[in-house]
Amino acid sequence: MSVKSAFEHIVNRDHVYPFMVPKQASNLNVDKNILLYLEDISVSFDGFKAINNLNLYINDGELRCIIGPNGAGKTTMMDIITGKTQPDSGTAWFGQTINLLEMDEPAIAQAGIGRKFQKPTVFEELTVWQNLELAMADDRKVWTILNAKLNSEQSDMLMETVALIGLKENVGMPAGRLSHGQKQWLEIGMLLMQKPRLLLVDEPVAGMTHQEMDRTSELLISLAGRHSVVVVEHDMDFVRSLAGKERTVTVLHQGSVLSEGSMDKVQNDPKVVEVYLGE
Ligand SMILES: Nc1ncnc2c1ncn2[C@@H]1O[C@H](COP(=O)(O)OP(=O)(O)OP(=O)(O)O)[C@@H](O)[C@H]1O
Repeated sequence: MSVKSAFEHIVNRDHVYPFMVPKQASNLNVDKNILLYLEDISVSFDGFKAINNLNLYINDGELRCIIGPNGAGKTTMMDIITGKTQPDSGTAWFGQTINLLEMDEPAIAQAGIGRKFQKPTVFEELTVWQNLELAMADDRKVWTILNAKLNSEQSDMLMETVALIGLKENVGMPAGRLSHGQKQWLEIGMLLMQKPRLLLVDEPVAGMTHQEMDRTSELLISLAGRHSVVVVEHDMDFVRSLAGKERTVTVLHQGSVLSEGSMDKVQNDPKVVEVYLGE
């Protein structure tokens, strides 16, 4: 019953689940240490420029925070990176060899770009372990996956991930019984099972307790290095804790980069104060 309803849940998704995408080595090339290049990207909706000559570069292994007022174009930017929206002009490259604008959503996910939407979308009736098992699967045989035995490499990876996301004590618990924060971590864990090179994370701490926010900040920081992580977030305390003194924060406004640099730098940028932080 639980597997059946999970299956129904899966086939009604409005976005690509990593496990629906066959795993394949991509020809990613990051010799120049830049993982994502967005250059001169523009897109209009009914004549309104949601993204306006946007240039953004994400280094390999970097953790980048993106902030900006409502309507600044943050979601649209993520949609372009993941192939959900095609820009009117500009270029988007994943490393130096993968042209994202020539690929559809499944191909982009397969190339190593994982996206975490704001609302957790774990399979509530399946356990934490089963959710992670499903996410690891490399084809659509959902029924087979849940009945199959993992090899030792797979179960090591699963154990490692469960520890990383802080859910070791909850492996046998149906995901529906986890707290909101725990569900968010589980979903991050599910994305990690596909070993993405770039993780796009949309407002991960909305609705979390302070303690959960601190834990989420630790988790995302721990992912940097092995993965590049782009976090879109409105909560300034959280962004401060993620960015620290060293990391780069990008401020979007009216579809372009308004300011970029350390949190201290962007916070004290008069343009930013005027359009955003000063609100
Ligand atoms: N499919 C669409 N059709 C028409 N307008 C759109 C579409 N998608 C986005 N927009 C508009 O483009 C602008 C940028 O929206 P976007 O959702 O990217 O901003 P955002 O920075 O993510 O905002 P928020 O912080 O509120 O989520 C907004 O004015 C929005 O109304």
